[in-house]
Amino acid sequence: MTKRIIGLTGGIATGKSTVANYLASAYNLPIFDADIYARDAVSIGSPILKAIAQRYGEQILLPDGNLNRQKLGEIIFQNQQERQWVEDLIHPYVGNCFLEAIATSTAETLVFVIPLLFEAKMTHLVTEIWVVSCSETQQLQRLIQRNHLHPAQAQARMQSQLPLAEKISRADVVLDNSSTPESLLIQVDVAFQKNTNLS
Ligand SMILES: CC(C)(COP(=O)(O)OP(=O)(O)OC[C@H]1O[C@@H](n2cnc3c(N)ncnc32)[C@H](O)[C@@H]1O)[C@@H](O)C(=O)NCCC(=O)NCCS
Ligand SMILES: Nc1ncnc2c1ncn2[C@@H]1O[C@H](COP(=O)(O)OP(=O)(O)OP(=O)(O)O)[C@@H](O)[C@H]1O
Repeated sequence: MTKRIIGLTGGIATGKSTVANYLASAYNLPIFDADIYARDAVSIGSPILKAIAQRYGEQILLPDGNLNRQKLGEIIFQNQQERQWVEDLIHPYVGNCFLEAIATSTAETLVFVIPLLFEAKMTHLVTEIWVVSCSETQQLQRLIQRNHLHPAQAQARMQSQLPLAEKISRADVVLDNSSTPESLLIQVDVAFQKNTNLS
């Protein structure tokens, strides 16, 4: 039987982790997360981290040798060319991690959390696309609050991504997270049980 692979996406801070955590706890589904793979890609000693340090200088590293994520964020969320350069290094690594998950996982249903599912052209990896949405104002507020960002920094991150409306138009399932977390999770139950397997 072909696997059901739920591709969970949406804008930054719209609620993907809230949905993923619920799918893991309520339905015991394995979660595979692009942000975690992207962190792994730049671990100490990795060729990708070396390339980044070569391009931006050793000051892009923390004293312990780890990537200074805040500094790299300041560069790439302000500069589309640099963002593209970093993505071209990291996205193929992330894509391979998902392929490996597909090849090795024995679960019938997998959840892939991929914030840049459309932007990074990874839709072929999943069998259905769920987009978590909320209003732009809520998104901005939640992002500022959670990441302790200045409004301009939060806005720069949001603008680095495809507009949420476009993601919604390409979704199989839209989960509206503009109300309470409880109302979001009720929609998750419906979507999960509907099994909109498209493959
Ligand atoms: C710039 C970095 C170091 C900032 O790290 P930081 O710890 O502050 O953020 P984190 O990695 O947890 O990402 C948080 C969110 O930012 C957004 N985001 C991350 N990278 C990008 C990007 N290239 N374009 C648009 N949004 C992005 C995503 O919504 C993500 O969920 C990091 O985001 C990064 O390495 N980005 C490039 C790799 C990438 O594209 N990752 C996305 C997953 S494929
Ligand atoms: N319905 C809601 N009402 C109020 N706050 C919420 C709601 N849903 C999520 N949040 C809060 O908004 C923030 C973002 O939620 P979450 O971490 O689930 O989003 P995300 O899409 O996974 O974010 P990222 O793209 O950064 O990984 C969190 O601080 C979370 O507690």
